[in-house]
Amino acid sequence: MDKHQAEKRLKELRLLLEDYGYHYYVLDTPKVPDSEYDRLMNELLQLEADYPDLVTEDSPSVRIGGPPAPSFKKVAHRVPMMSLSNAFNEEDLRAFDRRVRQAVGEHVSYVCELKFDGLAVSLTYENGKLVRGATRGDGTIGEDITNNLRTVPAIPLRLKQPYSIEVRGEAYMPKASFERLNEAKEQAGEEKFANPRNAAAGSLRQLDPKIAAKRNLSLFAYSIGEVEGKNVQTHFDSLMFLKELGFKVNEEAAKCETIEDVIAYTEKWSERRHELPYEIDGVVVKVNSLADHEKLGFTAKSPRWATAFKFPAEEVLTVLRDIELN
Ligand SMILES: NC(=O)c1c(N)nc(OC2CCCC2)nc1O[C@@H]1CCC[C@@H]1O
Repeated sequence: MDKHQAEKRLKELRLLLEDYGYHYYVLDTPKVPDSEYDRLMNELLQLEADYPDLVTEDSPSVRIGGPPAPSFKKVAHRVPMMSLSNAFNEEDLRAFDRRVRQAVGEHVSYVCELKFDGLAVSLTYENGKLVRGATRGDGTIGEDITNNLRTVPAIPLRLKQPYSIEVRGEAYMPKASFERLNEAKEQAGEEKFANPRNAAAGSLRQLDPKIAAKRNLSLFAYSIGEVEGKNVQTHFDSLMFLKELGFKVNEEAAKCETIEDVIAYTEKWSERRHELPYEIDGVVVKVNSLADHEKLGFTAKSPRWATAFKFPAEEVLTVLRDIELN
């Protein structure tokens, strides 16, 4: 095959692998068998090896990871990545609702999202191309982990529409991947990870993208830091927009018209969290109207328009269950 034919075939392969990867890792609905995906990826890798100058930054081959970085550069977040105030019980949620209604009036509605227990990251796209990925760090300064995040299949290398946008999400390791990783660590006599959050953070905050690529990480997008040329009125519309762009957005995000609905949502998922293939440590409650976000503003650390309802830690529940049983 000559270079011109190779360039044409590489373009075809990139589009095929991008589409198959999107269906497999974002929609969880595989379009082709793994063997077909692997065959096409191997053909792409072979052609890129034969014609190195034809490799592009958004080529699916970056998913397998390039050479290790000597160190992580620091990154300043243009829009700070805030933390969340906590609510531990129904009374705390009602107090949050009262404060919100005092500031913005009685007609306020919420969005509830599962609180994924992973590593908060920021993804920057210019004209639809992923140009930078960073950890949250202290909310103002994070670490540039772009090459590690490029290996996460659920993170689009190219958006479905060419927006310049900064997106926040939680990188996480599914429970099954965590169990398999710790089994392999045990076999190798290596120290195991304590929980999937540490495993995800440990996988992304090490310097070798080839290691990150093997850790079966994923990401749920949950917020827009800033975007050019797009106006959305509500947080729920932001989530739908992120989904349109090709991000994995959690299906359990729900509009809650009243705090009663919010409390019901927290009770439902406190019971059912063990059914999920990923760990959550609570529910994030956000005022839906973005105009109300403006009115409510921020404290020094966190938005007044959101709070995190925390589930009691699992081990506490286990002890309580033991006491009840004995
Ligand atoms: N962990 C999560 O699932 C989650 C979420 N679903 N939604 C948000 O919304 C941001 C936007 C405004 C302030 C918090 N944050 C989340 O996690 C954050 C990352 C850093 C502190 C919180 O854990």
